[in-house]
Amino acid sequence: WCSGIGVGGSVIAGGGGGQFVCPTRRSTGHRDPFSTHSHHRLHGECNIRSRPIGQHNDNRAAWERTKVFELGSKANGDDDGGSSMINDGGGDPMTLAKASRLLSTFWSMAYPYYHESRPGRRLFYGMILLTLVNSAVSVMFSYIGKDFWNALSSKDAAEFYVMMIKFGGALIVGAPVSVLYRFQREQLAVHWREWMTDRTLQLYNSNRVYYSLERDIAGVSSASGTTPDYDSTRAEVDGGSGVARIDNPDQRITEDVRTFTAFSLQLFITVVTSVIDLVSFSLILYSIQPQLFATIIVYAMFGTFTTVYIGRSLLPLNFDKLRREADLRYLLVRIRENAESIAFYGGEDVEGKEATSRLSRVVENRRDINVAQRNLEFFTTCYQYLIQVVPVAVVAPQYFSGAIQLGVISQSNGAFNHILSDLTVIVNQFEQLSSFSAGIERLSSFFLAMRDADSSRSSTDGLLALPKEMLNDSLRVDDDNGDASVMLHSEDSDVGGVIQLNFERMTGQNVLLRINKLSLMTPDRKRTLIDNLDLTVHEGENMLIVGNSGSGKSSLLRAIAGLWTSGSGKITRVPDDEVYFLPQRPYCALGSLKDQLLYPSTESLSPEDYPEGHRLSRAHLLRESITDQDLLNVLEKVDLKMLPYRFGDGKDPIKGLNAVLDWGNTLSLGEQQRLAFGRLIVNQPRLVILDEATSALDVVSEANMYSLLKNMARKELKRAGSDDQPKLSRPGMTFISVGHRPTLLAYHDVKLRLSDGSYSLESVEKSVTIPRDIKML
Ligand SMILES: Nc1ncnc2c1ncn2[C@@H]1O[C@H](COP(=O)(O)OP(=O)(O)OP(=O)(O)O)[C@@H](O)[C@H]1O
Repeated sequence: WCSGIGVGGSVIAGGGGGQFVCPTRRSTGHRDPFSTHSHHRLHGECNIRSRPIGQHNDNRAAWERTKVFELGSKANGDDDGGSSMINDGGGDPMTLAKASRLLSTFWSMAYPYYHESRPGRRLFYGMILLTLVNSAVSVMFSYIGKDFWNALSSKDAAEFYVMMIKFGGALIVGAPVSVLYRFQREQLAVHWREWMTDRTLQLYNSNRVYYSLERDIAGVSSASGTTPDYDSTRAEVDGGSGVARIDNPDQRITEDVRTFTAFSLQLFITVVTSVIDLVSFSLILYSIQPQLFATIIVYAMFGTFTTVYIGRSLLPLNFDKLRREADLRYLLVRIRENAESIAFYGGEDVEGKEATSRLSRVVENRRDINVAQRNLEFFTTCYQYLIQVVPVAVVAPQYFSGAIQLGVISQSNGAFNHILSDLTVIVNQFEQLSSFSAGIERLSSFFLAMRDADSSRSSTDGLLALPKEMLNDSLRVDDDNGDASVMLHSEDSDVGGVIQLNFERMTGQNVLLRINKLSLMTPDRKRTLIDNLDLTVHEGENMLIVGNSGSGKSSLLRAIAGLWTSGSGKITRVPDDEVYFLPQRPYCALGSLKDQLLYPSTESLSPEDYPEGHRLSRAHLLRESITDQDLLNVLEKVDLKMLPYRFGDGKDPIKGLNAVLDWGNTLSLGEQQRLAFGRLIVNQPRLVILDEATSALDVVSEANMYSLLKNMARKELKRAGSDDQPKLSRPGMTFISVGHRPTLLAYHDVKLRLSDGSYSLESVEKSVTIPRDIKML
């Protein structure tokens, strides 16, 4: 307590020598550069090892200002999953040019929040105010402490008790300020994280950026076992697709964003409080002990340079750390996702071997970090202990000669520590700063790659700027005539080898899809799959695409969907809300059986469901008119009538409809494919594109599903917010299928055959009919 009183606000923040409960540390558990194990994270308790006798509590205050909440300690040595601001980005030495590039990158990622979010600005201003008040409280305690010690050393009992009362009063004011200041800071950190994560998710989901990035991950990971990073200056770009390779986007969206916001805030506070402290305590120190200035400057410079020198090997090690951990985690996720296949193959030994080898890469890195840390700590620990005696030693002769009192020593010691901690932020936070710069690069490379992968954004757009169509809601919105034409890629991009995809309602033309001079290449541009294809699909004219395996059938569908863009030519089709793709692998979303049928529409979708500032990227249709009974009828049509009974209580099918299960691992492949046909009935598109969507069905079920498509009366869906009456229904949906089975021919009118880049288009003879005697084997 006695040492605490001498240093102002720190008595509130920490307590002396571990004797007090440490309110601020209980919830966070941070690295304490002043404890004897400064590089270890202290979890959930005020776990301060015994300090050198007389260690001034101002160190605690300094630590409070420079500590890294929830993350700083993760820069080194922690194993609990943590900060990804440690990863890659290269271990190049920090040059002035690099520092200014980092600063501008940091700004372009941090500024949009404060610019766009009003609550964010309010929280920020509140925090600044509380930071200033908190610093004032700190100075106030410094003066009270001085008088307290003076009263004690001069044995002035009356003055001593007056100071006790003053201290009590200051505590009543200072404690709430200190608590509220930290509370405000955490509130801002949470809000910023929420905003930035939501923005990142929007950018990730817009224009299927997640697909472009994922495709590249797959290629790279399988080839090398590791995942090269993207850097704006040395991008590893996928052979011509123009999209950079990004490892572990999931981790960047969760951990990197969290760390970025929390660390930025912490750094900002450190700088602000350091400047305030520097000014206020410099004045104090100058007024009482000017000669301590010289000592401070020499001491701080010595500490900074030595730490940078000894710790330089930590940078590249930290860059590697998280990637290695992510590689290990990624393998384990893959094993979980493919558990059944691996179990059938009996591949656990191979997977286990790979996991062990990835683990050993992690361990090797951690060992190197431990050694580098140990070397650094030899110095930092001595340095931190010395802080306790250096200022006292400088002024001790004056004290012994009687020129100054004990209170002056206490106050000058406090001021010395304040100023020193301000000047040596880099000493206390060396690893965190280096990690943070790596983290900025890691996050910005992700934003850059997302921007590159998004065809509607240009290279001059801000890193966090939403695509224009999200801002003005122009995409996929009808004009007055019910027609909309949106070009996904600009005209001139055609010259650079990009397929031009246009959306048109084409209501008057009886056309659903038109392909002109399409040449389609694989994303790596190494192979031309289709050359110079011209075709038109009219309403009611069903087309079957056939060809040898690998001839490019699915790839053509990908191009029609807009997923693959390498090549040239033009595809014009009805907009997304009139087309439904059934992929080869059925996808079961998280949620209830009902959600599976409604996918990708949701029961209710409102902007209130999203964080402030979120913009909906697509005009989702609300299926308000569909009742639970309608959905049960749909299940009956696709021969899944029993499903809601099986997964409910056995009596009430509605309960089964709302059952939430891991449907992908529960339903058989054939059941999932029939469920996908159920989605078609619910969504009622004009054009259906099926990629071997009946491959797991027997021929009878296949016949049932196709008959369903042919006979299904199409109702024009009522658009959300529109009072128009539904338009006239038209019999049947038009479908384009890819498949190998001869039985499929009977349901189609035209056959497109692909082979070695060329194609042929022919009508299916009328004589081809569905065999009457289809039986199951
Ligand atoms: N990301 C990719 N990068 C490079 N080549 C690819 C990529 N994806 C697929 N390919 C290649 O493109 C070719 C066409 O693939 P596609 O899936 O269109 O074949 P398909 O005709 O549908 O075959 P199947 O009948 O076996 O399903 C294949 O040779 C495949 O290896």
